[in-house]
Amino acid sequence: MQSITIRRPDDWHLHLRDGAMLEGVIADSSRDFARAIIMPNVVPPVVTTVDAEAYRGRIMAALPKGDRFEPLMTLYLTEHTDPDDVEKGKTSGLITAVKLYPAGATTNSHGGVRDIDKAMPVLERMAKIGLPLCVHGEVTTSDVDIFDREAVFIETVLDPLRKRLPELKVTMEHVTTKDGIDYIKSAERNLAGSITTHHLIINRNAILVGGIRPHYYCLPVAKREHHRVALRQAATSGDARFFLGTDSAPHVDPLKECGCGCAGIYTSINTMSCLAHVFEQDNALDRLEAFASLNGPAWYGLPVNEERITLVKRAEPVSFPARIETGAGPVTVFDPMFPLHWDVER
Ligand SMILES: NC(=O)N[C@@H](CC(=O)O)C(=O)O
Ligand SMILES: [Zn+2]
Ligand SMILES: [Zn+2]
Repeated sequence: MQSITIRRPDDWHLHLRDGAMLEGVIADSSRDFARAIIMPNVVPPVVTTVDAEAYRGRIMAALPKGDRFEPLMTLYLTEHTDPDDVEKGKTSGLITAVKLYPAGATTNSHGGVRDIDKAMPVLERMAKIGLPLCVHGEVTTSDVDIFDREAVFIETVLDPLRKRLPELKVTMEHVTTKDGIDYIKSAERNLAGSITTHHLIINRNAILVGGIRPHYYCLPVAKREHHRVALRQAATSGDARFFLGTDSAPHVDPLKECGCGCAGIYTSINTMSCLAHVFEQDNALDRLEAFASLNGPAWYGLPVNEERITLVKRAEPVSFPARIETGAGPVTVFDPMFPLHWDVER
């Protein structure tokens, strides 16, 4: 039997939601992950340190007894965010990053940033105090094709911002294109990227071939195969600028299986099995730990986890539920479309 022991992984991009959904999904993260960067796009969004403190409290209250899991809180950047409040959050240790959602780019982003100039005082402060900016990197203008929105964002928003504020640490989250990978590789410092589980596995065919498959729809939308290959190469290369951010984003099934379905794929529960499969396929099992457990903490300036987990490859496929039941409703689990044999040993 094959097995691999790695430091306990972290998830550098996670949606836990709130209320009954939070209660229904949190155990799937705390089972395998020690820490996660918690996305602030709940309703209402986490805009101030007071909001973040309260949300953190709700997460800790929902955590299964005995699980050790540290939510790393973020603030949702608006055009009215107060630089002093952000600095206070960083100084007290509550805030790990600030999140930029271009207004309208994704789920609950309507309160995001329209005019980046209006956010410059906060961004300047963040550059000064060394607080990273996490970015949903897509433009939102209707004249830009949805498959080009990441590349256009890099050219028209991200690169100009980084030239204007070279000291700002930027995490380009859920990178989905070769353009994004190449851009990150071209930067000497202050730029890194998270990659999701599902973008390592699916390309846009998964969403559109044979019928519309809403459970493969997320944002940024999966791209062509050569982009997926570039993501795979980056993730499995060991390059310290790339690390895991699952972007596990639960929506109840009725909100995905409808005339205008929500974007988001739920992967918390089977991410480590999927990743072991992917890294084994690419002869890179020895670099899984870098991607899932080492590169993220190094980028965020946090210690690596001392605990270990062991993944074992079982002869029979490991079964995951097709959907989980939450108090908010059923949530379909990501189906990688191949049998999973790797299992986290409990
Ligand atoms: N990734 C997604 O498709 N959806 C995320 C938002 C996001 O990360 O952009 C969500 O909150 O549902
Ligand atoms: Zn996003
Ligand atoms: Zn997300």
